[in-house]
Amino acid sequence: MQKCQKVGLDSPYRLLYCSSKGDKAGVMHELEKGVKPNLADYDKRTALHLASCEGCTEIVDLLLHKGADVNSTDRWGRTPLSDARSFSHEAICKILEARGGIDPVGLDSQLPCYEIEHTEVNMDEATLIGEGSYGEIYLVKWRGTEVAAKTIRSSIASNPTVKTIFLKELALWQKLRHPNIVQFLGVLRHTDRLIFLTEYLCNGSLHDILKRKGRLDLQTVVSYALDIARGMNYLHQHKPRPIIHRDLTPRNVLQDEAGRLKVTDFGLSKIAQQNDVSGYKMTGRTGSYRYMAPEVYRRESYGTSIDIFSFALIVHEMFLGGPPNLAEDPEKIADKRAYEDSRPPLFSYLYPEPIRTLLKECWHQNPDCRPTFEEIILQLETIQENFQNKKRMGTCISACAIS
Ligand SMILES: Nc1ncnc2c1ncn2[C@@H]1O[C@H](COP(=O)(O)OP(=O)(O)OP(=O)(O)O)[C@@H](O)[C@H]1O
Repeated sequence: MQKCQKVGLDSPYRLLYCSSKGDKAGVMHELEKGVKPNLADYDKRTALHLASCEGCTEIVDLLLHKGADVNSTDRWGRTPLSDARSFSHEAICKILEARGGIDPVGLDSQLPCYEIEHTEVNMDEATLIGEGSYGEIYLVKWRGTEVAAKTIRSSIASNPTVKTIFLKELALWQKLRHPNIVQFLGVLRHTDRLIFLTEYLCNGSLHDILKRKGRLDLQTVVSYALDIARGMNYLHQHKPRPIIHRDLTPRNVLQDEAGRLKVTDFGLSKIAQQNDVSGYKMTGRTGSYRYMAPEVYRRESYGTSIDIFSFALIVHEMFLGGPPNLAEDPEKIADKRAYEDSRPPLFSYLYPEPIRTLLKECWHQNPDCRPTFEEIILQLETIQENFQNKKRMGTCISACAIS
């Protein structure tokens, strides 16, 4: 709670006072005067902490919009989300979570990441297999097994706040186990770099597959879509709270030796948001614009259904063999989707009727009208069954014709 009751008109701490009292005009006035949104008192409590614990939703929105750090920690290690949860301000919790807010002392507190001695992996013998926005990916040997080592750029890992959030995300990832989720193995210890290991998927990403093969047939698309939907359904049904991927793209879907698809890198885009707030610029974000839900582009609050929107675009792309409007600027595409309700074409010769209906539901402008992954799985299973029945019938008819 705010301690200084009498705050002079000229004191910069007036921002804290106004925030705790829900005085929006006062907060605006202070920010316009040039008071920094992350100003903190001697307990390292910021305006966002105070507004969150007092339930001042509008002030929380305003401060975040003006660049307040969603995960600033006070002297006791509490974030604004810790405060909002303590006082059961549900609406504020949702806003903070949507902006990547974490609660290190409450629901999000968990076991630290499983650590692997850096001497167990010889990075000098690593083979480069890819590069993403966070750093490079190498194929390495760990305990006799080929695994993927993800290195995080030092420009990201050297920021202590970002590093803490990264390790939190990894600690959450290590608890997940599902056949359609890439398995996290551990983080390397005693190295000045941030490197973590995951299982290695030898066929690369869905993006690579589409580049190699082009258009996929209905049976393959439905089987791949089911793999992705099952992995995503597991994340969305995570307890106590769903895990939102936030960056579901063909690059974040990998294929194993048996041909099964697995989802990777969920939640890590929170770090990209964190970086935006603290002034870092991530590369590669443009790639994600192609799959971005309208509400994310418009910077509105959002939920699990943003992943359903991205999923629909991935399924669309599998039938087409690559993204539509490849030459168009991805940000422009996202803009048109958000403000003009534009969607990719659904040619009847490429997209069977039940798929067209499913895609239209999944990329609906209104997030509440989109189905859940559980519902999508049921629809895809029906499509798969009908397709297999038709195929069986076809085989039977041609066998009868021959005999
Ligand atoms: N576990 C893995 N096994 C095999 N290949 C991988 C693995 N992880 C990543 N890759 C390869 O490395 C590439 C880059 O991966 P990474 O996840 O860093 O970046 P990205 O998904 O392309 O972009 P972003 O970081 O913006 O999500 C992938 O497209 C894939 O080809």
